[in-house]
Amino acid sequence: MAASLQPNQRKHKVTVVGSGNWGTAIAKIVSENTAKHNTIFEEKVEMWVFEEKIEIPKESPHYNPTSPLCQGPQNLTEVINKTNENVKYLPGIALPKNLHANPSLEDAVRDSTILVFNLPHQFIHKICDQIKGKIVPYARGISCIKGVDVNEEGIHLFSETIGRRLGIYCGALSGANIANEVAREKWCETSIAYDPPHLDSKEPSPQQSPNASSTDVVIQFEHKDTSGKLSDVKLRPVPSEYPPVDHALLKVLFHRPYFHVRVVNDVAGVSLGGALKNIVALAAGWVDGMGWGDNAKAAIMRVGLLEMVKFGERFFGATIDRQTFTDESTGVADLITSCSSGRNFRSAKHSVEKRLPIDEIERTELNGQKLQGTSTAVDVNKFLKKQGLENEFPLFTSVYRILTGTMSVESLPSQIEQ
Ligand SMILES: NC(=O)C1=CN([C@@H]2O[C@H](COP(=O)(O)OP(=O)(O)OC[C@H]3O[C@@H](n4cnc5c(N)ncnc54)[C@H](O)[C@@H]3O)[C@@H](O)[C@H]2O)C=CC1
Ligand SMILES: O=C(CO)COP(=O)(O)O
Repeated sequence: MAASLQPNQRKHKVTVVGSGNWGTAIAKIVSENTAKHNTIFEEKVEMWVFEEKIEIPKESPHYNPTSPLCQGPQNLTEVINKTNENVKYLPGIALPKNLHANPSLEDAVRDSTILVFNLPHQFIHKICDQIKGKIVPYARGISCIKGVDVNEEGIHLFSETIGRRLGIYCGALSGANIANEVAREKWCETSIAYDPPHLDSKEPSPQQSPNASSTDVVIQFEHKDTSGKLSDVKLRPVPSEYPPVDHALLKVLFHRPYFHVRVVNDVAGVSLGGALKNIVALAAGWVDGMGWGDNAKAAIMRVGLLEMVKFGERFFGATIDRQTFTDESTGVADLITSCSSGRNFRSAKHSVEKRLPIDEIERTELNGQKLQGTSTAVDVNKFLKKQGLENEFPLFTSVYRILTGTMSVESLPSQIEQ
């Protein structure tokens, strides 16, 4: 165990905010590790669940017509806590007993020093509003969300949005990680990016205000939005009674024999790899649905990867490392797995095969799971349009146009050759 991971007086409490397909799979991983490393972490992990009523399906091994749990619709949290399974979003996977499903967001995050955000990106603003001021001020976050946050001011990573809204530092986790495979403990890799300002150094770093006290350090996020605006966030150091939250600690929290973690500093690269590949996966699904074969899909992936790197360098150039896209699990590896069997890929493929809008496929085939590629394509297009740069990203632009019905899948090859 690394020197920095000697047990300290206080243990970190971990909460996973979100309990969908990936949210539950990550909560399983984290709970396995808090149980194993219970001198560093509190064993019990809270998982916030967006409460809904569900009926245990008849084909589930938990179905028993005489059980009170099977007498009509039940709260999802109760079903998870009683069966140790998320029968709706991650069926067939036994969850650790130290994982507690909690319908109260405020209660789930209370006193947590490590917050793992893992929910569809469209819900994150509301979640942040709900927990602002209700978390410990020195908490640290990890965002597993794949998407980008576009508003009038410009474009942001969700780790930045979370950090700014909650006044905490937030890193990112992203990789070639189809949740159902990870949950079945099939080996894979992932990338975690974590690069907080050095709060413990005596000299303030260039981003820190020289007048800040050690318990009330003012940092500025390095990424400027397109209007050049930087945000001030009061960031508190993690008290010394806790083991420091650093690369080594994050590896202990997330690494499993079947889930291999590499921790890097490039938060923008890791986040954008996960967000932008979802746009490309839609195009790959359409092409596959047309029956055009693997060569065509490979062409989409090639052009898509180039646009992903170009987008990163153009708008996050100050911090991004282009090698992240090729050397880490985020980027090209995630692109390959997502264009092979991801939900965005499959739904786009089915929409062509069944001649149905992709929203309808999402509604009828995903049992409440959410596509991230469709809204990311719209968000990215909104941003590119504002910059007058749609033509420089022909694949991203084509995906948006196909989604909005102003372009056909048939014209994809000619459009991306331009
Ligand atoms: N599923 C996967 O294989 C992977 C997903 N991701 C990313 O992880 C993030 C989370 O995805 P999943 O866990 O798969 O989610 P999911 O696609 O399973 O989404 C459903 C979740 O949204 C919740 N929800 C529905 N309405 C809500 C509301 N109004 N407010 C808050 N929550 C609501 C549901 O309760 C459920 O937990 C996404 O950004 C996704 O791109 C990343 C890697 C793999
Ligand atoms: O991000 C993923 C795999 O790494 C999953 O992608 P989908 O959301 O398209 O299933």
